[in-house]
Amino acid sequence: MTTYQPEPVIFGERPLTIEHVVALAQRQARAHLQDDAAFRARIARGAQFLDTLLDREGGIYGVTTGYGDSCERGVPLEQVEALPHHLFTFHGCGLGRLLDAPATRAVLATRLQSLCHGVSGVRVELLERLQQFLDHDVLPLIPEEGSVGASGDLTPLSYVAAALAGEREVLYRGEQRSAAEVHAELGWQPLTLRPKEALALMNGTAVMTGLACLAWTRAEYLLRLATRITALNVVALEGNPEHFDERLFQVKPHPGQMQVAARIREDLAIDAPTAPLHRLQDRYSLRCAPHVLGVLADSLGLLRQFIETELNSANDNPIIDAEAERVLHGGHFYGGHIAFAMDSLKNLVGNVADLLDRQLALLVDSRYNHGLPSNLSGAPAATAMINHGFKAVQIGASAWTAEALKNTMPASVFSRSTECHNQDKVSMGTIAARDALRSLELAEQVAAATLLAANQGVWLRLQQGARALPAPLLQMHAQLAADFPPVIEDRALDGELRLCLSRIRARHWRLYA
Ligand SMILES: N[C@@H](Cc1ccc(O)cc1)C(=O)O
Repeated sequence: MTTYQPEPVIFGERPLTIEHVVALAQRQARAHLQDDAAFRARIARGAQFLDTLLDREGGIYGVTTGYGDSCERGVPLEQVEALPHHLFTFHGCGLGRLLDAPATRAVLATRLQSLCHGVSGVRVELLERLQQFLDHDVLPLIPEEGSVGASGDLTPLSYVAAALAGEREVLYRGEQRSAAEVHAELGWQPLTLRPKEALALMNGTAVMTGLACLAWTRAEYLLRLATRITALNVVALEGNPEHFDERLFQVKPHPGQMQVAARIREDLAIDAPTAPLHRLQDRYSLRCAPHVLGVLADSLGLLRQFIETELNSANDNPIIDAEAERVLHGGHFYGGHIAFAMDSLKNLVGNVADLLDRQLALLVDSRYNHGLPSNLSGAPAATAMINHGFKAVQIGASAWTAEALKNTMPASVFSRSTECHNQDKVSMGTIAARDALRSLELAEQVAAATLLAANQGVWLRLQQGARALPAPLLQMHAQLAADFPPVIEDRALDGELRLCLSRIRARHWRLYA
């Protein structure tokens, strides 16, 4: 059953946030189109202005000309109506996996918001139909590969244009059906796209930006979870709490880094200097955790700014300015900011995976874990020799980390000249966004493994008679205990890892909120 937030997300003149897009993607909020007459009139003026131009002078890029490199080719008026159909048809060559339902909703929302600027020359009816797609959860099947991210996400977005025209396939109520059939069932007339409309739907960055909203949100939760895991590991490894001292961070005051250190202090309930139990200086994966996580914490604001500016922009070409009665030709389909944001996020997330993997490596190794059993096995002495506890989980985490790190190669540096050298510099932002989501998937797996191991480490410490846990960690330990019992005799942990992953993806634990 869907439970909606009380406030709908309003598409129109007000900016949207990443959280709005995520709420729509998860069907936690309804989509509304701003319904005041002034807004609708402004949108309509763009389409009307295009029509007058067509009557008056005839020559408008993408309306009475071919596309891209073919812009020198004139299209006679009697063929103008057929051109949009050709545009989404010849771009029907996407390959790869299909975007999943949340990603598809994020794409629809992102494109709708861009068109709400009123400078794309589309009719109000088109905006209304996009809003209805979101509201009725009619989801075009969009193959995720085939965009260079600079002529806009042309090929994947052609699947949105086609579905609005009643062509190709959609996911509706859990079934893949023909778009035409679903239109008929809902009593909708498929749109006959007007001269600029297919281009306006396709000539922008909605795929990469929609994916970026989802990626940003996952990264933000990963940051909080990695902070909590670090605190658990300080307890499990009996690390030196001084590494998180407030005074220490005041003299290197990156705000995000300070916040991570403060959260670890809060988790460890440190309010006065404490003497180290073992080493004066712990290994870097503990001692420098605020510094590693701090880079992500300090970058999130900038990444949000890039993503939200793009989300709320008219990423289209040409721009139809009905107020000034001008058609402005430019390159607003270029996704360089999202490409940079997502390439950066891959790097940041890869580093978080690596940090947690190193903490896990310390935990399982009895040479470094300050008295915990080998591989964190809870087995009694009589069966200790046949038990291997978290050994394979740690090997798995090494594999997931390696893959996340391999994925840090920036996509944006692989610009290729394409489309007869018209698109001779492109962003590859959609590849970067897809990579970022894959990196997050891997980093979340590493986090799940490290969380279960950290929790086991804490349990073992309590068995050894350690002093009571500070309140935030005690609460987390108790919450985890309900789903993840201690590993005493060896057992396959895949089911629990998957459960833990689903908890992470549902943002199950309220961390520092
Ligand atoms: N993005 C191009 C338009 C375009 C559309 C489809 C193409 O296949 C190629 C180019 C522009 O606005 O200039």
